[in-house]
Amino acid sequence: MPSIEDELFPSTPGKFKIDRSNRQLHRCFASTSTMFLWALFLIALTASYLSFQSFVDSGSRYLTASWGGIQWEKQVRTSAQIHRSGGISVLVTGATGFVGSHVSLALRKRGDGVVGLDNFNNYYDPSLKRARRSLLSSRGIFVVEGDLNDAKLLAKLFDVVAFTHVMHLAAQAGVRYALENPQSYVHSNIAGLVNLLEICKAANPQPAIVWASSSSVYGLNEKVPFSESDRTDQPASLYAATKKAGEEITHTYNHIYGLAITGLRFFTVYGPWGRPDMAYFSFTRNILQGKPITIYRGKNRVDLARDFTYIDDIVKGCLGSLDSSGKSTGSGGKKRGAAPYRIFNLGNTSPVTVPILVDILEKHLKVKAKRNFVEMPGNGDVPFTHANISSARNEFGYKPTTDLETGLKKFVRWYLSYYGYNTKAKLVH
Ligand SMILES: O=C(O)[C@H]1O[C@H](OP(=O)(O)OP(=O)(O)OC[C@H]2O[C@@H](n3ccc(=O)[nH]c3=O)[C@H](O)[C@@H]2O)[C@H](O)[C@@H](O)[C@@H]1O
Repeated sequence: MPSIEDELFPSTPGKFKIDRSNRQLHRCFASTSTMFLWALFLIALTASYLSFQSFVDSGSRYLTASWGGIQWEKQVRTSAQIHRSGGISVLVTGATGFVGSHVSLALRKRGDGVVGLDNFNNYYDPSLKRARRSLLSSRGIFVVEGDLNDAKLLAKLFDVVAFTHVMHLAAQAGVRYALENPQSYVHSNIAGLVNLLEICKAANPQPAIVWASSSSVYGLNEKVPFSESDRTDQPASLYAATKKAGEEITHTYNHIYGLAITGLRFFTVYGPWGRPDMAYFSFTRNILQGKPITIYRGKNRVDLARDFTYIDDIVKGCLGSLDSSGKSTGSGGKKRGAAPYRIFNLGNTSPVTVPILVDILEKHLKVKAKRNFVEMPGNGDVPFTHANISSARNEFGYKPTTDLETGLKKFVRWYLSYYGYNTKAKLVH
């Protein structure tokens, strides 16, 4: 029976047929090897590109990063040194922020080890953060410049120091700014938090973590005063939603990895070295500059009220939380037993309306405010906040002692000494 080849090439002699099939085999082999060589070439090209990229990345990190090196490690170690028996060594994130700087100073004052971390972002005037850093530095506290999302940096810090505690205060703060820049809340309050927890869970020993949640998690809750057991599933702003998410996220790390976690719901904290984006601060600046201030009002002209809490009371609450935090049980990413998971309100228990806050500022500044009342826009604000603090009182003796009148007097004294009467304090946004 003729082969297919015979049929296609009926006059072809047998030897020639063999040569043809050899040649075809050869051609086929040659084209396979060429493809193989091409593939090899492409793999080599990709690999060298990737290693070049990582070389560029690490090179640029060493050229631009403000951390790393023997001298840097020495500064971190020295700052983390404990100077009292039974003391703790704390990594304070957001250390040049308002609450972070106060807590860092208080820890250092009583002889604990403190290392700060801050990204010095420009949400508000970074020169204020630099001034706070100078203050910390004058007390021997070293602040590392870096972002929470930098896993290599966080891992390095835990390589250098076996922190017993993390006081996590770095966050994208502010209720209304979430309308302008929602992604920054996800970046810091969600992604940054998870990154930090990943490093803490893997650390050996694991630190205990105390972190800043917010009174805003109560959202549209109307039951007063707000207790930790009240519902927190009706956030009014993206900021509140990210803080609430933080409470859930920390719970899972406690449950899976045995991290000891304490979340603190701060109620509108104010005081010297405060945040320029907050009402009491921006009102002060505008009143002194003769500019009008906008006062939001609720429906039917109802005044908004806040449980304004003085910074020194908050600092006491933070230190009490650290001291009573309990220990994480896991190590190297493995849980070895149940660890504490706690949430506390840190408020003042006596709400004051915004117009009364302005009255007090006028009195201390000796300048009349130009008040411009507007109906509360749908910007994430809630009408009032009011803390029940009995849990924190029972657990670690939390007891706020500064009323708004006294606290604002101290704030105004600081403000005038820092900016002077002809204030040029800037808000970045
Ligand atoms: O307690 C909290 O958890 C929150 O407290 C503050 O948020 P907020 O209470 O809104 O503080 P301010 O921005 O200082 O506002 C205080 C009051 O003044 C009002 N306000 C603010 C700004 C303004 O121009 N006019 C005005 O009437 C607000 O509506 C609010 O009722 C902080 O900004 C948040 O970061 C923090 O998490």
